[in-house]
Amino acid sequence: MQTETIFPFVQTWFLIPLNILPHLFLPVKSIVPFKSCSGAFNVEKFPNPVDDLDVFLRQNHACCTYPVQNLVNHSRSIQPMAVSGDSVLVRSLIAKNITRVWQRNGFLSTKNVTEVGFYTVGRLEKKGRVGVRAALQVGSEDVKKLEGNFGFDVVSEGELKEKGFLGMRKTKLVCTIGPACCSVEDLEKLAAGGMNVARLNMCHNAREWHLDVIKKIRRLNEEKGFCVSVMIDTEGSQIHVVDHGAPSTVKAEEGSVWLFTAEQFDGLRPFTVQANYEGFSEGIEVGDILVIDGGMASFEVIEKVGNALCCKCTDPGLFLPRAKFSFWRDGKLVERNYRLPTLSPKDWADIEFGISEGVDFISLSFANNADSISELKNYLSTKSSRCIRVLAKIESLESLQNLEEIVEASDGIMVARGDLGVEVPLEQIPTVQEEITQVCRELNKPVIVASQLLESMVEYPTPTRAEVADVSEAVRQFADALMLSGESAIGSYGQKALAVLRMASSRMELWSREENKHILHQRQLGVSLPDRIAEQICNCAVEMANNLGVDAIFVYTKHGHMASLLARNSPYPPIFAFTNNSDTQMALNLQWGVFRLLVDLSYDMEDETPTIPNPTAFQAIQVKKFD
Ligand SMILES: Nc1ncnc2c1ncn2[C@@H]1O[C@H](COP(=O)(O)OP(=O)(O)O)[C@@H](O)[C@H]1O
Ligand SMILES: C=C(OP(=O)(O)O)C(=O)O
Repeated sequence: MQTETIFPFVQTWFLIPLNILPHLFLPVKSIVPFKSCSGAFNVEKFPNPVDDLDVFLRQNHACCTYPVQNLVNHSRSIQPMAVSGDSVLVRSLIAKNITRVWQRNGFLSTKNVTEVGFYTVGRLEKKGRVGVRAALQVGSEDVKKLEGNFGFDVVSEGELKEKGFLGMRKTKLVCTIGPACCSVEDLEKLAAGGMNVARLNMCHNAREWHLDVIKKIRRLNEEKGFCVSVMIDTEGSQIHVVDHGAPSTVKAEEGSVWLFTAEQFDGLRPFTVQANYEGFSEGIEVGDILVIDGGMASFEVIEKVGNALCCKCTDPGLFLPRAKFSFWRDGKLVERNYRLPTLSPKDWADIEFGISEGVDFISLSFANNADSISELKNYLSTKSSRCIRVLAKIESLESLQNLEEIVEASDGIMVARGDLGVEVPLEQIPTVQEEITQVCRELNKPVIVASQLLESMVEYPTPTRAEVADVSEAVRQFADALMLSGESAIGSYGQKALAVLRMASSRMELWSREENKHILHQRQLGVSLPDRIAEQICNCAVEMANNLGVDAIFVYTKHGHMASLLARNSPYPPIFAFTNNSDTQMALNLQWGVFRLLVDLSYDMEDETPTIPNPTAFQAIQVKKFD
């Protein structure tokens, strides 16, 4: 048993049918001292408890809504869900036996509450019923005492204090870590600047280097109160330039003739480009157009010499290290199945590394179908006791064709616009991004919009206006997260770039809220009744929270599912997700609008009364752990 320190003033029980747990949320109305709602509500006296409870709540400045599920036997058993109005801080109630709830807890009354803080919940279970109890934290002084207990990270806490509930940024931020930001000092600045997830691209640098970064991040989390998750990104199997005949970036001039070959040789050969895969020219014909990196430069194939291609530059431009190829015929991509495995032996070794270092996410490059994701997820479930989330990178035409199955199989998606732009005409990228984001929203998976968001900031201290517009559009589409690549990894202005993302996303979130969008009509995902109920509860909760202008939604979640069902409705207030699972805590770092807090949980139904040695001070409540 573990005792947690929490609050005195409010404590209530919510008794709910077992089958709808862990589906519970608590919407909160803010601040101010709340009125005492004394008086008992006796079910026996009311012919229709559901309606009468509603009246009761309204009379007491609370209001009530009902999830759609079976209101079995109205005379004794009701399942309403209530949220407070002006003067009652919170009312969330789903009761199996209303008399008992009332007798035991009554309505809450309190005198000295002047500031809102958090509820914490302990889930209690006995004899087929499950209860949740909540206690209110008050006063900014008490926030300090929360830190250790709840794992509420310093950045979210600072944001809450500075901007209040509604000012908290919902869009999560991912930074690619590279040589420009790998010192402890730089990582700390990024963490303090709002980095939620640190991405390590295993294409670059040695494993020891990555390990060093992971250790630094873990230390910052432990010692400085951050909560930054770690993601490794696999290299994947992709056809690209190994060497382009010059020491670094090289310019291809119009009319110059180049040989593209898979032949391996030492040293540099001018005008000779070495590809990493010998089948790179299979199916390619004279007259086809070879495009470098989605348009950096173009060549026409003028001759085939065995596997090699002799090409004339038709559109001059730059060759960067590891540039990618695509071939086009009559304005269309020449689709080829290279039959390269999604995960190369190096990728598997990197995954082993990720498992042993306890990373939170693995993003899978060139995840072209659901099988590769399932394979990795199965592997992880046998190899790791932790729940490492697998993200699929959508970066090829094939992955777009299999989008829904990939989204369904994965724990999240990255719109990898860099590589996507190699196979998809650039003018289609905006609509493709919107489509992917929408599918993710519908299927309830977090989505990261990545690459070139603030590309000019690799070199310059301010972004272009167009870049800010691009970032804002991703936020408007309710992308869960935005990602910096070279801007943080190799740029001189990584922290500034992060600040631009932070400000642009906060601004656009506010604008979207003012725009007062209607709740999206979410696709129903659940098949079983409890799953469908859970979805409906979340949809209703968000609608209710928005309509009532509450400050926060509290959700009680073990695996993050309920939090994500709320998040996909993009509520105006932030979602505070209480979980007892540290993997869930770290995974929620990619979930739009969710702020996670770690709590202990209890099954003990009788353990309902907190010890309140001094009701005016910060108090304690006992919360027992789950088994
Ligand atoms: N760990 C690293 N070590 C060295 N350079 C890195 C590292 N990670 C990223 N970079 C640099 O930052 C750039 C952007 O990184 P990334 O987002 O991984 O995109 P990509 O590899 O597709 O270019 C890379 O081109 C590379 O130059
Ligand atoms: C994020 C991407 O992947 P990578 O950085 O691995 O090329 C991308 O292609 O946009």
